[in-house]
Amino acid sequence: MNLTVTDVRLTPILVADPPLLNTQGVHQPYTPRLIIEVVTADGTTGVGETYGDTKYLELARPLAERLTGRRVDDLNGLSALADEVAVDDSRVSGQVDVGGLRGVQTADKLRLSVVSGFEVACLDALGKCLGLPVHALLGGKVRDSVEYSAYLFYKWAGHPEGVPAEQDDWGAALDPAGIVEQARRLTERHGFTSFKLKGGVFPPDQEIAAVRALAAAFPGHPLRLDPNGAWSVATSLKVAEEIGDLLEYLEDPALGTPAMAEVAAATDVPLATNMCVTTFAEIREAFTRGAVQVVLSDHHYWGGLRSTQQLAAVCRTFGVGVSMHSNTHLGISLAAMTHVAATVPGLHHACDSHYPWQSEDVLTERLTFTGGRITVPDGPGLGVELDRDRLRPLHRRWLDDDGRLRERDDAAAMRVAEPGWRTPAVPRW
Ligand SMILES: O=C([O-])C(=O)C[C@H](O)[C@@H](O)C(=O)[O-]
Ligand SMILES: [Mg+2]
Repeated sequence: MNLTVTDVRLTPILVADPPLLNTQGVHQPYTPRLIIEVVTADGTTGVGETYGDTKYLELARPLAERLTGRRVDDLNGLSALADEVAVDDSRVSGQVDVGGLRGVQTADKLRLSVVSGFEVACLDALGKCLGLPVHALLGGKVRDSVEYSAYLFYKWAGHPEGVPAEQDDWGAALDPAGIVEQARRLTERHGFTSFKLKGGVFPPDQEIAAVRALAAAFPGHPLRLDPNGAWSVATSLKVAEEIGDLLEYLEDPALGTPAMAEVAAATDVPLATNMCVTTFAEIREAFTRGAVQVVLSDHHYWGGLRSTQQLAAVCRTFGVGVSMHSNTHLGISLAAMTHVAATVPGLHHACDSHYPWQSEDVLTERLTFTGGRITVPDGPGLGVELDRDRLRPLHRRWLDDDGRLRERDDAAAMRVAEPGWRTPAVPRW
C-alpha cells in the first residue's frame, strides 16, 4: 500500500440555497463550497469539503501543492504545512467571517477552516486504504447513530424576483404559524424530535411567540433559539425569563464573552455558543468566567475532526457540554460530522445540520435521517462516494459566475430586496 499523495484536486462549486433569513440578511441563491480530493499513489481518492469563498481557495491552492508528495497519514504534518501558507493581512484585519456569524476572523482560523477539509480528505483516503471507517481511525465509535435537530429558519417563499435561483418547496415562514408548519414538515420528512430556531431576524417578542407556538405544538421536545448575538444583555435576560423554561439552551443571545458572561451570571438558562468560543485561544476566558455551558463545535473552523475531539476533551474537563454547529454544507461534511460525533462520549444534545435545506449534493447517494438520526457509516473511509456527474454542473455554475456569488454575503443578498439594508449594528435589540 502506498500512502503518498500524488494529486490534490480542488473543485470550487456553487450550491443552491433557499432564502433563509438571519440577523445579517438572507442567504444567497447559491453559496460557495470547496470539494477537495486527495489521490494516493495506488489510486485511492479521499474527499473533503469546506468553505469555498475566495479567501479559502487562496489558501487551499498552495496547501494542495505542498501536500503532494507527503503521506495521507501524516495528519500532524498537515497542520504544520498549513502554517507555512501565508495569509494576506487584508483577509483578516477588521474582518468578520462568513456573514459575521462565526465570531472574529483570524489568520489561524482561516487556515484551520482549510486544513479541516484536507484532514477529512486524508482520513477518507487512509480509511479506504486500510479498509477502516473514519470513526475507527479516530479511536472508534461510542454510538451507532448521531442525533440531529430540525434547524428552523424564518424564510421567504422564494429569492427576490428576477434573481436566478432554484425554487424550493418549503414555502414562506415569517410568523409563528409558519415556523410551526416548517417544523412539522421537517419532522415528517426526517423524523427530528428537537428544534432550533434561527432568531435575530424579528424583534424578540415575535421570536418568543414562535418558541411558545413550537412548545405548544411539540410539547416536551427540546427547543433552542439562536439570535447570533443580536440582543443586549438586558434583552437576553428578558427572553431567558419569559421562555427559559421551554428552552434546552439559549444560543449566543449576546455578542462576545463579556456579554455572555453577564447573561450567564443572571440566569439559570444554559447558554450555548458557536460565536464567542470558536478557537482554542478563546476557551480560557469563556470557561473561567462561566460564560457558556455548551460549545457548538464545527470541525470546519476548529481545524478538523481530531481538533473537535480535543475540544470535546477540554469541554469535558471544565464540565461544559459539547455539540455541533452547522453552516450550509453537503453530504461529505455531514458524513464527517457524523463520524466525529460518533466518537465523542459526552455528546448530550442533538447536532445542528443545514443538510435538509440543501436540495443538491455531490454524492452518488444522499445521506438520510431516520428518526432525526444518521446511522454512523461503517464502510471504509467516510462511507460516501463522490458523483462526478453531480459535481460538474455545480462547478460549471461557479465558473460561469461573474464573481458576485463566489463570496457569501448575506447582507448583500438582502440588499437586492431592500436596497437600504445595512448589516445591523449590535445589539440590534
Ligand atoms: O450561529 C449559527 O448557528 C450559525 O451561524 C449557523 C448558520 O450559519 C446560519 O446562521 C446561517 O447560515 O444563516
Ligand atoms: Mg449559533
